[in-house]
Amino acid sequence: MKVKVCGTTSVHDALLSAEAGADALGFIFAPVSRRLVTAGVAREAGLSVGPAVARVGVFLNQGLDEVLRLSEAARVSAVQIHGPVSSLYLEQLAAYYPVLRVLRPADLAQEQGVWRGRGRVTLMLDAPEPGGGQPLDWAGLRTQFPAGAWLAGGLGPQNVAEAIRVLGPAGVDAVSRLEVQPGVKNPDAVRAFVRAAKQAAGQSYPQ
Ligand SMILES: O=C(O)c1ccccc1N[C@@H]1O[C@H](COP(=O)(O)O)[C@@H](O)[C@H]1O
Repeated sequence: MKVKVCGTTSVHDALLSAEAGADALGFIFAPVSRRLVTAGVAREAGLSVGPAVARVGVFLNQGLDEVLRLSEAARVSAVQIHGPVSSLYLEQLAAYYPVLRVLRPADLAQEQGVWRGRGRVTLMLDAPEPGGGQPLDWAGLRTQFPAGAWLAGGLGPQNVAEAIRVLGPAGVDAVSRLEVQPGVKNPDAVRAFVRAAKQAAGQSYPQ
């Protein structure tokens, strides 16, 4: 199971998350976000942690040209796509990068069948307001949670183990419960989040 720490806006926080044992760092390029980062800073932060840590560019309602331009400039290794997009858009993007396709539970029935079994697109379930810190109803999702999907939405050190126990996601992702303020990480929360997630999944983590 993979652990992603999202909303990285500095080299300092990239190193913090990597040293805590995160498998992936998220860089948010959606202009509406309070965690917006430039491609230049994301590139520098990504280089600072080395190739073993995935660097994920996060986008919301942005055109294909913009996503590809920023991803190339930031040298990300994968992209995360929020908001309504067409199948063609995702297919074209998946030719360049592994894609985390973010869906709300309400979209699941309609969209998940389209992407099941397509190797370069992985589903992630998130709350309707990305970055809002609102957990999903894990018990209610149990029967529909797609095998191999990731989980986000209000995860933090206190609840991630329970979410993993209930849904068994292939990856977990969090941002707002790991911050002292938007865009600035809380070191204790980051370390505790990675530790709790890895422990719940029976994996080792840095001491
Ligand atoms: O966090 C944001 O500002 C954001 C903006 C636009 C798209 C995605 C964003 N964040 C993503 O939100 C989820 C979970 O956030 P939280 O833990 O509930 O606060 C996560 O996937 C982030 O990548």
